[in-house]
Amino acid sequence: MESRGLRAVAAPPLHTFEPLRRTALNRIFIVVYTSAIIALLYRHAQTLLHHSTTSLLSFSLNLLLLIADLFLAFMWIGAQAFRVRPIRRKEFPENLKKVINEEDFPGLDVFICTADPYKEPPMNVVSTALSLMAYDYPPEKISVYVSDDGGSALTLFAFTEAAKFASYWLPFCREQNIMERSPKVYFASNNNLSWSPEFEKIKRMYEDMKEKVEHVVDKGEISDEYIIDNPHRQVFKKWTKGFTPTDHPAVIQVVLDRSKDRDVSGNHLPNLIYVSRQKNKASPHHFKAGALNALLRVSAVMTNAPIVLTQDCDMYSNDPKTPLRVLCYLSDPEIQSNFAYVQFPQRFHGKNKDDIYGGESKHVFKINPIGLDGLNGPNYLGTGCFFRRRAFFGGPSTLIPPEIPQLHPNHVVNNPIKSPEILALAHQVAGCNYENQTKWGYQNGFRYGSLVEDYYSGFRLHCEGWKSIFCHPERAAFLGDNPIILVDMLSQCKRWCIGLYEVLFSKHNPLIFGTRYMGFFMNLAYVNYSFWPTWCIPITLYSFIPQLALLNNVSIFPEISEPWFFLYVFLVLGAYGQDFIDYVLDGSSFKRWWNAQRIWMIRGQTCFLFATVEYLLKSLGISTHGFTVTSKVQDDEQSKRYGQGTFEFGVASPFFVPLTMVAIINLFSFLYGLKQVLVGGNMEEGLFLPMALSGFIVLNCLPIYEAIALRNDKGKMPTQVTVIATFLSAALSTAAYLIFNQ
Ligand SMILES: O=c1ccn([C@@H]2O[C@H](COP(=O)(O)OP(=O)(O)O[C@H]3O[C@H](CO)[C@@H](O)[C@H](O)[C@H]3O)[C@@H](O)[C@H]2O)c(=O)[nH]1
Ligand SMILES: [Mn+2]
Repeated sequence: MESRGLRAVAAPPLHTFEPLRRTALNRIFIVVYTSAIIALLYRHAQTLLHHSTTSLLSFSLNLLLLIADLFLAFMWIGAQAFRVRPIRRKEFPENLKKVINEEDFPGLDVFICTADPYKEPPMNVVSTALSLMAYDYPPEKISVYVSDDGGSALTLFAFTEAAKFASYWLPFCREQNIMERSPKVYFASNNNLSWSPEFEKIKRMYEDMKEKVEHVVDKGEISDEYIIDNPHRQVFKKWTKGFTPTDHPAVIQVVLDRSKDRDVSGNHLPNLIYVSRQKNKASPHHFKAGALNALLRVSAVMTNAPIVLTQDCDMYSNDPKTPLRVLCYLSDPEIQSNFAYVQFPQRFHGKNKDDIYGGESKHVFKINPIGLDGLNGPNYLGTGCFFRRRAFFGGPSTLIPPEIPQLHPNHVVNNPIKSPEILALAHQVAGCNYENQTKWGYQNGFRYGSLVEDYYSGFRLHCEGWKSIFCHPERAAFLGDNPIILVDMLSQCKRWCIGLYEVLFSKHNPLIFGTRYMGFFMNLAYVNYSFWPTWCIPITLYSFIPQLALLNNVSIFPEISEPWFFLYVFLVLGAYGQDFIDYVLDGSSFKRWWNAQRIWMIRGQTCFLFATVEYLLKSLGISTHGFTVTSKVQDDEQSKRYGQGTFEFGVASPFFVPLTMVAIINLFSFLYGLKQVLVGGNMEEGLFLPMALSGFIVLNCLPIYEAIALRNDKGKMPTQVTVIATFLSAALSTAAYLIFNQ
């Protein structure tokens, strides 16, 4: 027993869980609200039957509303999967040492992905890597692998510098017991007021490294003055003339070797390995999933640690004890047999006070995973996730072995990582034809076929019978960037939507394939996500149809005096109220909730809609999709406006056209309704609901009116967009007028 690191005597608990108290209320509400949905559908059926005999126009209008409501109902029901069994877990890392000896801690291979030195500045990637190398975990058990899909010598240069800095930084962090072990964050924060000569010295070293690396990145090449000696020069010899980001041989460089390299206080340094897999234009590289699979193989050949952490290059460690929390789960024998991963939430730094773009995405990153934790576990979120390597090779009871024994999860590496055999094999498995005729991406490793490789891979693992765990300590384990420019946020969201459609319309879709392998609610959650972009259907219909009807004095909602009126009120307040309570219970302010619901509406009118159209075009063979990396660089003026909570438009993006049209049409319909109320027309009773709707949308659109009419900075709405949107709104209203008055 001792030799396996576990002691037989009654061990103290490492983790527990309890159901959330609100579960019973959630379930009751599900029943009540579902009854209300059924009542609504009954009303729709009644109206449709009635109008089918009167006029084609009102029949079509009611049909459109029925379609919108069917989608709303479907999405609402799907979201209940997250509410039936939410649980809260707790782990006790302080008990760990009583259960397992430090020398028996498993090895940890950390994967960091980067793809573009200009959108993801190497200094930031380096800071992330340093924060992870400095984990409070035996350094001789850590290997950090950096995947560079940008194939950039600049990034490798930054890492050769970081390796030198690491031998000072790691002991400094441990001695001073620093929590923020990303040097970028540590030196930028105001917490390090405790001045000392040591602090000054290390800060200067950091500044020097930063200046050097940034200078090299600005120049775009590594000039001779920065090359210290011949071995250093050798490192960059692979960057020959024909070397481009999309066409180059594999580059694998062991920057730090834990068996030899020591820090200034004499401790081991972790392994640090730079990997840029081979690329050529003829072989598909499957974006991030492809990069992660290359890392899975290269790391198997070199270290083959049983635990693998996947990390985006902007997500630095904010808590050095995170791996100990993970061990609380992964050293539990019961969990070892059927759990694939421990997922941490994605959390972000640098959000403005009210989070105007709803970047914290509370549902996706926190509330929903807590809900799934009581079922089979959270979906994989792409970063901040500790996997058991075994999970990439078939289900818990059916191992699908890799094509060569050196990649087997149980294989023991005996040779040093710099030995020629190891390096040769590592280069071979990072080759772009290596995966041909193998199961990589289809049965082994991260799965191909979707731009949301995280959602899709997690889904397939759950289908194979794996379970997962959500771990969300109070102090964020990781913090990262997310877009502070509206158009970047919308493009990122569009990419996710296309990825989700790729899954929805694939052979392995949750709707049909998933139901065979998972419990009803677990699968329902995956179904709900895959339909995420279809929110654009009800949102767009509700943004235009009732408003155009109002402008033409046509009543499509129940009047205040009808009992059905209350059904509408209940359905709206129920859904919004539930969402609001979720936010408040999680400690958010009203404004943050308001902004989150606004972004949901904006997404429905922009990226969800464009993704749907683009996906259709692709299905017809008219366009193709790529993974556009989100930029993590910010311009000062834009950052300033973001800090003030001002919306950033600025560029004439097609996204802004429907958005501006919604703003215009809702404003006009609201004003028209107001006039009717004042004049006292004949449809006053029926005015309440459509006016409440357009009034609500107008409130949501306030930043848009401001950007059109009141602002003069570079982030205002481009005139071109306003002109096009005005023209299209006029055209739409005229068309509606002709249809309503034929
Ligand atoms: O061809 C590629 C493209 C991207 N990346 C890396 O993938 C990560 C995520 O890319 P980013 O542009 O930051 O995308 P986001 O939309 O912000 O990422 C979210 O969505 C992705 C797709 O669902 C997930 O993989 C991420 O973990 C999740 O944070 C970054 O580290 C990139 O360097 C690659 O390695 N190769
Ligand atoms: Mn990102």
